[in-house]
Amino acid sequence: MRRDKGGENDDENRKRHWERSYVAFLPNLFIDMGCCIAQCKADGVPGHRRRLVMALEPIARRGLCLVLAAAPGAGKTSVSRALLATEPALSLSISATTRAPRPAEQEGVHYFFKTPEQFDAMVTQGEFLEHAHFLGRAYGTPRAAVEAALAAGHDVLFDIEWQGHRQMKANLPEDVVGIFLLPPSLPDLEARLRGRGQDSDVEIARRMAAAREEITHWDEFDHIVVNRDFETTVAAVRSILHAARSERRRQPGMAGFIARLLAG
Ligand SMILES: Nc1ncnc2c1ncn2[C@@H]1O[C@H](COP(=O)(O)OP(=O)(O)OP(=O)(O)O)[C@@H](O)[C@H]1O
Ligand SMILES: Nc1nc2c(ncn2[C@@H]2O[C@H](COP(=O)(O)O)[C@@H](O)[C@H]2O)c(=O)[nH]1
Repeated sequence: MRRDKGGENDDENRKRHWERSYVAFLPNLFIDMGCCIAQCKADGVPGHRRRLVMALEPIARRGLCLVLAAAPGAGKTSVSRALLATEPALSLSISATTRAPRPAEQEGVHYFFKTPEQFDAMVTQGEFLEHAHFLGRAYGTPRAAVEAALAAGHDVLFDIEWQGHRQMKANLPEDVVGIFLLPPSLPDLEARLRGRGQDSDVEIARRMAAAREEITHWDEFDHIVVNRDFETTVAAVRSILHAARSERRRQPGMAGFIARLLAG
């Protein structure tokens, strides 16, 4: 079951979000650039060295939301972990859920575990960027950490299902890059769920049914990757991230860099 946010507020939310983000990082960018150049001049740094400092100056960019969705068991968690291990500028959004912790899952590391009452209170207080029900449990993305990361130019990775991706795209259309992972086949998917050894037969049957439903939403995503060979999949996801980072619209500091570049 899906619980949507008020649709008519989406435009206003988006506008406010962008305004807040830019207002937050633009002054810092100009202060940093100004201090750097002024310090070079004050120190009598020769022109060519000053230009080197300017070239090394990071170019301001806005962070992006890399959403990794898939049928349960297709490999979101494993691929996310592998990507995070090699991408220091990428952080994982920690969701809240009413699901019980699995063995070895830790509060605040894998999820924020909530009672249904606590979760509903967070919904009422507008604390979620998106939230949805999956197999009878509630899942949601806390808003504050994501907004702060994006404004600071950091990328955030989301391991969420299709309803969450759809809401994220509605709320942050400029920021979301959606990837859908597919298993090579349904028997492979079931074998992966069983091989993981974390779910009962009943839970596996429920996840296989949910998988069929999830897969019907494949065409809502920007990128589709079939997770056959694990390393190839991680490489494909990494390439998508790197390409998205270099998109012109995500680099608002590029105009300043070009101006400095052409100024010699
Ligand atoms: N390319 C692959 N080849 C073989 N096994 C894989 C591959 N990718 C992931 N797996 C394995 O499949 C199992 C399920 O993967 P994972 O837990 O990452 O899926 P998930 O999409 O996060 O599932 P869920 O949504 O149910 O939490 C794990 O045991 C994982 O090691
Ligand atoms: N819409 C959201 N979906 C989420 C979120 N966090 C996780 N999920 C998805 O739920 C299912 C089940 O997860 P599991 O940990 O119980 O296996 C899976 O598809 C996750 O991607 C969220 O914040 N929002």
